[in-house]
Amino acid sequence: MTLPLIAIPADIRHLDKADWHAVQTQYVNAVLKVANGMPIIIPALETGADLQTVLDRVDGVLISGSATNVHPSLYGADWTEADGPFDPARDATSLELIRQTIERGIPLLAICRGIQELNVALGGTLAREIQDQPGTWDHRKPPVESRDEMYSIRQPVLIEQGSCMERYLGLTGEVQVNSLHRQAIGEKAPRLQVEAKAQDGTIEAVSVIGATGFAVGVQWHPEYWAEGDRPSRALFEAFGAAVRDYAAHRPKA
Ligand SMILES: N[C@@H](CCC(=O)NCCCC(=O)O)C(=O)O
Repeated sequence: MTLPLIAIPADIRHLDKADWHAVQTQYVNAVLKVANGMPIIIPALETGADLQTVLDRVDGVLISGSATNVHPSLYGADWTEADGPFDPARDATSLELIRQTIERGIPLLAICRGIQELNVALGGTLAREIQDQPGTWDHRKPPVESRDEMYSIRQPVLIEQGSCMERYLGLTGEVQVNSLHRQAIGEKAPRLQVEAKAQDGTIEAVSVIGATGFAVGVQWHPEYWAEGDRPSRALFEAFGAAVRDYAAHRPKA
């Protein structure tokens, strides 16, 4: 039995004096071990990406989190270097990939930077340095060395009643999640439906209105504990089920 293919666009990372197209291991493992798909890393290209070629072949798309921020010019905002770090190659690849993935009805799961890209790709804006806004919690990653502590599950999020997230997570009401972000959805894109919020009003999960398949974004990081934490696992399992369904019924190329 062959595994369905799940595309993950890369970040550009500078390591050992060279630029690398990189994806964190947790995303690869969550796709492979919980969604039961074969991850395919898509290079981050500022120009020349043939996304049709990719989307003709894959059965799902996962947009990962990243320490970099979507460039504010992409949502019409003024900016300074303090709004960075930026990754223009990742922006160019994933924003267009998101639009084409939704258009084709290919299952899409967008995580952290991913939900922010999903909002911008569909015409929304981002709020920056949200911890400085009165009444907003500090959602940033804790200043600790250990990755497990950084990604610890420590913040409540309220799932909207009757939302598809309720179905995917298999629970109602409150879910505890991790949190590692300075930005969040500002003006919501008209095509996005709020699926979950934090008590400070931060949008924590969305779905795409009118999408023909699974198309959701979450501001937290289900990939990190996908094998052990029940709601994290449930979300990746629901994504995997949607991917297998797409693979079984995919339009002939
Ligand atoms: N940069 C954006 C998106 C946040 C995000 O995706 N965080 C992942 C953190 C990865 C890491 O640093 O290990 C924001 O800050 O809102």
